[in-house]
Amino acid sequence: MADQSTPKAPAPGAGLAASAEGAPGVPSPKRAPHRETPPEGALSRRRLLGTAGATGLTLGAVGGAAGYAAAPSADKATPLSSVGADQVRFHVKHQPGITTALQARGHLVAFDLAAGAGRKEAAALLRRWSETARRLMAGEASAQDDTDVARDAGPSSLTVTFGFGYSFFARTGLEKQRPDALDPLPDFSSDHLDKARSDGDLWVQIGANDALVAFHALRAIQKDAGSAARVRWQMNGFNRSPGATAQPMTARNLMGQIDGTRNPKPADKDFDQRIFVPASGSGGPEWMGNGSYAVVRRIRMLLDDWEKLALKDQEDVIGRKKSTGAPLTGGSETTEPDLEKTGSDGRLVIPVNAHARITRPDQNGGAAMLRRPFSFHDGIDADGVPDAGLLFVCWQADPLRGFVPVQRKLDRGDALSKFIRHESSGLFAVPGGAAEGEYVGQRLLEG
Ligand SMILES: C=CC1=C(C)c2cc3[nH]c(cc4nc(cc5[nH]c(cc1n2)c(C)c5CCC(=O)O)C(CCC(=O)O)=C4C)c(C)c3C=C
Ligand SMILES: [Fe+2]
Repeated sequence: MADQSTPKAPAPGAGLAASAEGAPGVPSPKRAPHRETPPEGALSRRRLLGTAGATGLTLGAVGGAAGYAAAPSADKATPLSSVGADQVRFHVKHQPGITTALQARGHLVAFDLAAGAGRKEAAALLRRWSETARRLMAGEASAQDDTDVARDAGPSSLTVTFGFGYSFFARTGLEKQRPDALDPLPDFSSDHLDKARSDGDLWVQIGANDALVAFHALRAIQKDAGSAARVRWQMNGFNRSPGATAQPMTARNLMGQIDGTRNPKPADKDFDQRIFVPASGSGGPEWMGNGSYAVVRRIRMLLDDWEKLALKDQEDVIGRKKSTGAPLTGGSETTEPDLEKTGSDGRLVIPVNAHARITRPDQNGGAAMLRRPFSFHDGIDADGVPDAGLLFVCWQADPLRGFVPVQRKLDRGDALSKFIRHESSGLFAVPGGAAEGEYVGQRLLEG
């Protein structure tokens, strides 16, 4: 899974006891199953030190100084904490930012190609963007006109992930390469979608454990777009900072719930099949091999209403304890819920419309997705209501076998729906990771 926890940050120079465990998002021994598989592409602090030794770079130089003038000298360098030093690889089988542990900061940004820009300009843009992503994820400066915003910081688990929207293919004359899985999502009765903040030709997801590193990447990506594309919409999100809790935990959302417990995990035998398009033979276009589909929804939380609910009622809405995330039928966060259990009043302990009951794969023909959200807070409305909620991002091999059936079910009777509002929506085809020397989407744009 995209690990939903954030690791405790070791103090600078605190040794490498955390080592591999210190890789972003590898959680505590309490979550042993999550621990077995480090997030794809994560380079641990130990590996960074190994690399540093082999190349003569200091950890600081690996972390943040390459390309910058004021690199600390090798013997005087103060090691970065693991938060700054942690690096995610760009050239991996699946693009970074899918199974990467949740990061503390996120930016989602959609672009439309400019009038007159077509396939050639799009290819050049993806080449520029990939090079920028590679450099910044390695803690280097942008190739041109770096803004210095990330100076002093390490890569901070930066990831940059690129996707294509439905409209991209007609704009570039590539309709024949458009996957059926990108067909527009159906309307849902509870949707309140703002078209201006939905869809887009291109989509970029940026995540990092440092706000300046994330902003730096956002700005570089925007500047790279140049005259080829302009921003259609942009959203900012956050999660808990690494080290904020005594031990790594599954994230909480702005309703206060532990959210992410039942995500599929990479160790599950069907994980790849559920989340990623096979390398070949999927029946879809070959260029999507090793890719995935991202559904993005800005979901506002009606927090004033939610916070008026008694704790017991809040727990009935989800079907889990707010404090621990355990099912209402008992045990701990990871205990399997007893869906048949009734109380002394004869009623189901986990209500029939509880969110955690009706979203289960076994209630939805096996539909599963990897949820990897950011919270958002865009200020307080004129009427004093917080504009806050969840930038819901979920990943699947096929949205018609992931998001769609589950959202249909939620639309028909989810206890949570009274307290949320879907305000914008996007569906993006996210190709596999770029091999060394290649850029993301090259097989589509040059195939
Ligand atoms: C269509 C998909 C989903 C939307 C939209 C959605 C919104 C949403 N969810 C929460 C809070 C929780 N969700 C939880 C579980 C859960 N939710 C979905 C899908 C959607 N959620 C799934 C597939 C699951 C897991 C089901 C399973 O495999 O058993 C939980 C429980 C803890 C957990 O497993 O993560 C919470 C809490 C909010 C607040 C929200 C919109 C704002
Ligand atoms: Fe949910």
